Amino acid sequence: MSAPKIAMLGLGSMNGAILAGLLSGGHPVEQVVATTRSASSAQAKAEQYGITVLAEESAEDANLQAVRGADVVVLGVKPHQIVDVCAQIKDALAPRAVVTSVAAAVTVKMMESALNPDQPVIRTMPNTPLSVGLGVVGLAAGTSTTPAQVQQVSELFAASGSVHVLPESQIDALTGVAGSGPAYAFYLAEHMAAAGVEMGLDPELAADLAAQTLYGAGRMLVQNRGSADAAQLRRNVTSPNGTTQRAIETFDDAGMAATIRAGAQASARRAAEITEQLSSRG
Ligand SMILES: NC(=O)C1=CN([C@@H]2O[C@H](COP(=O)(O)OP(=O)(O)OC[C@H]3O[C@@H](n4cnc5c(N)ncnc54)[C@H](O)[C@@H]3O)[C@@H](O)[C@H]2O)C=CC1
Ligand SMILES: O=C(O)[C@@H]1CCC=N1
Repeated sequence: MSAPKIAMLGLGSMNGAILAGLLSGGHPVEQVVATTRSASSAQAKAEQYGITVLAEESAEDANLQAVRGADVVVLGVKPHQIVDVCAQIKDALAPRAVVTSVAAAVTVKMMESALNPDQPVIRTMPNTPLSVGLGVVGLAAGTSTTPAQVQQVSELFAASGSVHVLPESQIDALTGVAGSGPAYAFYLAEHMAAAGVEMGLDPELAADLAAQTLYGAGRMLVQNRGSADAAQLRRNVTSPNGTTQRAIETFDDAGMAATIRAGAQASARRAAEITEQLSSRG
């Protein structure tokens, strides 16, 4: 069977990461068309990815042109724009086209209400490590979406990460852990490197040490799933009364464990808050 035709509306951080993963997984460039707001960005992205990119700035109907004949439409614009884009494209969509949103907080119901009846919809929450084949995607199906369509979209993502089909009620929690999660790891890297610089290391070296340490630790976490969990791997590094114990005690004394949980939960709560705000906008 030939690769599905994909239209990516909005090609910023998230859809760019998804596209990089798709193309590395062998999706043919002729089977992808994308849109951006500005003409300069469309040109830069077309050169970067080798796909057709249309700009709204150059052609008002760029999104309509992109979705005509598409099997899967991936909406990668900001949450407050999703419903307007759905309303804009609804009559240009093939009835089979699966409208897949990557936006935080925008519900299946909001999208279905803005599209024609029975248009298949999927709400996802991906993360940017999809760009390097190590992403996570949570996926919740709409009311008219068939299992075959869920499978089709899952397969597109599966080439670049792990896919989890979930009830929509769990998507915000997945956002708090995995959608926003790469930023927590990058934050840790920033401050590990800064500590190294404060202790006299060259900034480039400190950044390399932090990056490679997190990369190695991440691979260990994944490769040891089923035999050793994160807590066990941490204990394996922590010699009694040694250096790591002193660091972990410092984190514990500062309430870092509770702070990390509170941060992830705040991300999920913010998603619910944006849903409320978008709903009251009507
Ligand atoms: N950045 C991330 O790590 C994640 C982002 N998301 C979701 O992805 C969505 C996009 O976020 P980012 O990629 O971070 O934003 P971004 O600002 O990097 O990208 C947005 C893109 O949309 C384009 N755009 C704006 N209006 C448009 C229109 N009317 N038609 C076509 N293109 C248009 C812009 O030119 C830009 O390419 C958001 O809804 C966000 O919730 C979800 C998970 C993770
Ligand atoms: O910060 C945000 O709202 C988006 C959704 C998850 C990651 N980035």
